[in-house]
Amino acid sequence: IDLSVTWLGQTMPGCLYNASGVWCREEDELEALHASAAAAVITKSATLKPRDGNPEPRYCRTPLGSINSMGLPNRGFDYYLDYARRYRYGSGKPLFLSLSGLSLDDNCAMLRRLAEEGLPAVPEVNLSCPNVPGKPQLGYDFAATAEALEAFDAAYSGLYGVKLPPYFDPAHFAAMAEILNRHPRLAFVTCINSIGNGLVVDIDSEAVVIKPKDGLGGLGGDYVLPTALANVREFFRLLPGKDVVGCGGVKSGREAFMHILAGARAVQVGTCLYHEGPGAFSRIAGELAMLMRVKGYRSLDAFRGRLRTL
Ligand SMILES: CC(C)(C)CCc1c(C(=O)O)[nH]c(=O)[nH]c1=O
Repeated sequence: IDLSVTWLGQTMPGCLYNASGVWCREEDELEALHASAAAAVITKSATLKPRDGNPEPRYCRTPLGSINSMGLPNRGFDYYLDYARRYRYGSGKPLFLSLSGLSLDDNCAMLRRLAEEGLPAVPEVNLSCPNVPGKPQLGYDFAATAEALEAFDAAYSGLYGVKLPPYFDPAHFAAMAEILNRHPRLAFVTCINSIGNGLVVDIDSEAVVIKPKDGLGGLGGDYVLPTALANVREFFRLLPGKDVVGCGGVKSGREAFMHILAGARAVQVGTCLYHEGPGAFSRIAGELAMLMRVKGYRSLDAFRGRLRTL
């Protein structure tokens, strides 16, 4: 059973890695991911300067997944760039740097700095990054997204990707695809980020469960699987020549299989990794391999994007 994935001009040994934000803020976490069965590593979204993030509690696990309003706590771009300078690319496990600047200028400054270094690390720009206060997140502001991608192309001459928020309307899928397809070096999109601004209520305390934003936070886990699969499948269809990375609701080989069937080139694990730790990757990979064996598939190419309609 071959779980390897060839994309971005390289072959990684498997198809599973972490979702940005989970188990990846500190160097020891990143090293634990690299030492695990994860096939790649992505860093916590970086801002130009370090950030403490929001007051706690800012993450909460629920029976169906998670809610978070972390507020972009991270060590700052230089910390992750330094890690990228020392990373062992020879392992065959790609390193992705997630960027979530607080402004378009910050994102472009980080992209330019990364380009100057000439490192193999690949940027994944987080389009859920904050926009002008009072306006929706960048990924929900199509004009701002179009402008940003033009600036990213000017700032960075290599291949890059974007992390997309979930979309829920066919017109939005079409509008985003039309913009994304203007950018040949935009090599991949990662679908999806958490479903924004959910509210989890604790009926015993009759209170919200996280402190920031009066309890509003991004949802992950079982809550988001159908939306994640829809975004993967729609962008797989709408972005010919680009790769789609699946993210959302993966907790076993079953959901990983679904994402790949929907078109995912590779698959990220978030909420499940937060609670199980890096051992999740060998478990999920084993379950995926077993599923493929039972179904008679010897590689991911044998079923990627082959989701049947009725
Ligand atoms: C939500 C933002 C703080 C604007 C970006 C960082 C981020 C966070 C976070 O740091 O709160 N959580 C998520 O689930 N997704 C994200 O992209």
